[in-house]
Amino acid sequence: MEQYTCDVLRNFSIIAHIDHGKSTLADRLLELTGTIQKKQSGKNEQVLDKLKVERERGITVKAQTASMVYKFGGRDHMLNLIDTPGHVDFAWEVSRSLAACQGALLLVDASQGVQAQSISVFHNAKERGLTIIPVLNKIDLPAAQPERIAAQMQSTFGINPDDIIRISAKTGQGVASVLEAIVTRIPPPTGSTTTPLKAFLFDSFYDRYRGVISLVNVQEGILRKGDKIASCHTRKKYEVTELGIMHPEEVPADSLRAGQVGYVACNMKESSEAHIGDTIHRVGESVEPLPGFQPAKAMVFAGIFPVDSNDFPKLEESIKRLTLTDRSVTVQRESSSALGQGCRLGFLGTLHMDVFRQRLEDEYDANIIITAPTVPYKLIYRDNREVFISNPTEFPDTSDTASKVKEIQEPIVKASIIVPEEYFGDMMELCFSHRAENLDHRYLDSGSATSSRIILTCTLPLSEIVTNFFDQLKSRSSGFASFDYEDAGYKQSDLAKMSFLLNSKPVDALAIIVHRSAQDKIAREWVKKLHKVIPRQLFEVPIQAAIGRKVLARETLSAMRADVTAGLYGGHYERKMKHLENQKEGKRRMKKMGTVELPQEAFFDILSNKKS
Ligand SMILES: Nc1nc2c(ncn2[C@@H]2O[C@H](COP(=O)(O)OP(=O)(O)OP(=O)(O)O)[C@@H](O)[C@H]2O)c(=O)[nH]1
Repeated sequence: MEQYTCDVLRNFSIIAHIDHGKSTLADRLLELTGTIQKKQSGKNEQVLDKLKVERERGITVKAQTASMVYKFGGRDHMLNLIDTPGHVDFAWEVSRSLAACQGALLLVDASQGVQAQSISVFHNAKERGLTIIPVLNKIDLPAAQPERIAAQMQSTFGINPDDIIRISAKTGQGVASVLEAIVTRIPPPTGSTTTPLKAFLFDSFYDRYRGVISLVNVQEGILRKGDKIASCHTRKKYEVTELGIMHPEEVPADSLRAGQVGYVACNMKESSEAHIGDTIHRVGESVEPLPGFQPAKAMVFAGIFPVDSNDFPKLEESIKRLTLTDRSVTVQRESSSALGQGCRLGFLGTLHMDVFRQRLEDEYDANIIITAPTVPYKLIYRDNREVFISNPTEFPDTSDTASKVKEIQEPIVKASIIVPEEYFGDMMELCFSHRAENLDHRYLDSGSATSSRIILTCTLPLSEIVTNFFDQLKSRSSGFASFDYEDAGYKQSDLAKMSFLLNSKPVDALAIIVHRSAQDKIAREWVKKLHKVIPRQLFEVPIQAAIGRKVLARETLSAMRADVTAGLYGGHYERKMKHLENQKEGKRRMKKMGTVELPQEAFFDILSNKKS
């Protein structure tokens, strides 16, 4: 590692809109530098997408890092690639990876052009003062329009079209120039090996045997095996048991020097100890911490319950294990009279939630019911106390003045949507139906012969986009619209808790928070859905939706006949017994909601329906 002094190091990321080819380009770079073998099968198996769900869904979830050696100008250079995830839920991971880089490859699909996230990642990198290398990918596609998209990049980002490298990450065409540009255009890191150690922790992962492995960028000094180190944030002390580079698997080394990027194992037990943005220093040396980051903020919450309530201990253990590898999930125990014991989990967004659920099911074989997602609402009380509520069951009845709630606020996001002109009307409608405000738009590439694209910006309540906004956006634009959003704080809102009652008893797991303007519609829709899903009982059951004491909608479930053996007259004793036995078995799986009995599966149906 000693030969790799700052002047031959380059730390960079690939930033792009989802699916524009980051992982494919990363694979080509690793192949071209001989870091990994070229695949014989010709299959595009992305090396950096390690998780099974990532492969299945074709999206990168967790940032991965790899070092490669590239000979240029007669000298070996070490290029450290920090792969970034592509979905908007993981914007936080993108931003933390960028802090360890001096440059970024801005990858744009030559057939799709600049998309919503191309813009946000560009600004993110620009704000951090990174050198940006513009790259047009997929020029092999028949639908590629490199000239037009280059002009678009010029008008959107102020990039000189001559600086844009045109490649096909799939065929490898032009990729060699990318390697050269990394060395010639991106400045090397600065930092001295003689100053006290200062390492920036930008990511971590969990290893079953070695505990938490941190990924660091040594900014000053030298980090060696056996060093006693400490965290500026937690003040905890550790001893380095192993360190090295990601190549792309871990390759042990004796030291990591100023400018270098690598992994450190130091008997850290819990992921929560590896604080992203933390500064690591040597015990006994005091250093000024590097500017850190806000910890990830959970924005979408949902309850997770086992379908069979006896499975709760197993479920809790699986969740615990999974959060060891994904620290951005927050966990709290929750119990519901309808669903029993469970956990309330907080996620960065709905995709994050989906990925977590799928991992629970795939890797831990969990059979679960997940409640409708909720965002964290802010309640301001008359004594100016502020309380965040992310579970509808805890939401007070604000129509009751005794609740002492002065104001309710909800999280707002600033959204941008890029869409071909012909879908503009549909998009406006979609935004308005989701309570959009401050709508604005402009043309992205005016004056072109083919149809123009429009960038539409607005503010939207986060709660409106955590359900089916994204699916509707895609279907109403035939898949052409791209969407990105950023946090825009909190805003006062007219919200209320809607409860659903079966035979006059509220079912806690079904409560939701609604905006008053949509309350009647939602109430009617939901009692109808419940009416369809809930099995008939021995007596008539009213199904009601209510806010406070006011019932907004009602359906009635008619009674069914009581005696299952009624039809079996005659002497068939065995048949009779079998029916009674079946009924008993059915009852065992029933949940009693007041006087109403519900199979746990009904919740599964209702709640998976609720999202649609
Ligand atoms: N024709 C063509 N297809 C490409 C090229 N580069 C990538 N692709 C394809 O585009 C799709 C997306 O590529 P990925 O590399 O997974 O994209 P990504 O940006 O890493 O995606 P996320 O990690 O989900 O953000 C895959 O099906 C690739 O095979 C290219 O140069 N030409």
